[in-house]
Amino acid sequence: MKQPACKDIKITEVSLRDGSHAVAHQFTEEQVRAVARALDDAGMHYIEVSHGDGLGGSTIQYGKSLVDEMRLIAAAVEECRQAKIAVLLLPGIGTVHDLREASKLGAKLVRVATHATEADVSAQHIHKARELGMEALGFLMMAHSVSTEKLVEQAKLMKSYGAEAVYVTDSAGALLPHEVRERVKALRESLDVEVGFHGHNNLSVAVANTLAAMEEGATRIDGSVRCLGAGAGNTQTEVLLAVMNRLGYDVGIDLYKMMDLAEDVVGPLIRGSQEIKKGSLVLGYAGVYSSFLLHAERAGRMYDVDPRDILIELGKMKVVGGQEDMILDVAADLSKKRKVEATR
Ligand SMILES: C[C@H](O)CC(=O)C(=O)O
Ligand SMILES: [Mn+2]
Repeated sequence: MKQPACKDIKITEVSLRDGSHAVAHQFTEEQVRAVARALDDAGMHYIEVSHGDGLGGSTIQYGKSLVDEMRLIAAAVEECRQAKIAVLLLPGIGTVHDLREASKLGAKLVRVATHATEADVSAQHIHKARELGMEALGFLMMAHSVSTEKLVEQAKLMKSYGAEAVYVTDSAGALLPHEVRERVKALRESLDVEVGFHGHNNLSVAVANTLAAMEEGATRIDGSVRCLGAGAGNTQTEVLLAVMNRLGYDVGIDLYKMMDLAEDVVGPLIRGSQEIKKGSLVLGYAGVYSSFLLHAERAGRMYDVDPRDILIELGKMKVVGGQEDMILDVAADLSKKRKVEATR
């Protein structure tokens, strides 16, 4: 296996951001403090804290946060002795004002996230982050939905705005290892910035995908403890670290402490379960944005429609993040169609 030098691999723990989707954005300050403190103590490199849809995501459209994310960011910063706090920002949801606030509170890194074809909207926020002295990384979401050539073109745009790394973001958990490999390899060959990988486990291949990404030279790697993330969650951080140790990667994170915090600190926060069930499986199968799952389940209950039918339809429509309002439209249409068919 080709291995990047261990010191080059940086892990970003996303359970306090992607996991926000899984708890309908209801993290308390105490929960964030406890998770951040334990991750910091285990030696985690970066801890991402934001609303699930990034800074400014607390809205009716995306789901209101229980606690203002700036308070959560400040609390996480206070708890960390060595880990750096990261934030996510989707231009159009988060603003330059939000970025400035997060930076003032001590956030050191921002991932500016756009749909895989919309990198041009990231310019202002990447520039601003660099001006504020933050690390600024690009995050190309729904990377399964575009060709590798398109992804390279969009990554080059982010790089030209000042992004220090660009992520292949498998938002739908739809990519298979050979597809991850192809994308990461192409980015590595065409860009002289770091490449990252953010996976979702909807098809149960997030760890395999992450290993494929690392083999191709990805050095910015995401995970969430106990898979606490949207859909079936992300690459399970503590499992990934165990596998990496077996392969001889040592990134300086204490595996036993990660296992302990997974059971004792993150475990109690999990509502339901993060195992792959029919809803999350369909996300990966149909290529739908993982954070749509809870919205589709809610719409399914409202309109008495199987959430899988809603997700399959959304997949066919190639709906992207930010189009959450379409979920209700699709559910209403499916319900109407069914009633018409019943009267025939
Ligand atoms: C806003 C999304 O939840 C970002 C993300 O984690 C993904 O696309 O995956
Ligand atoms: Mn995600």
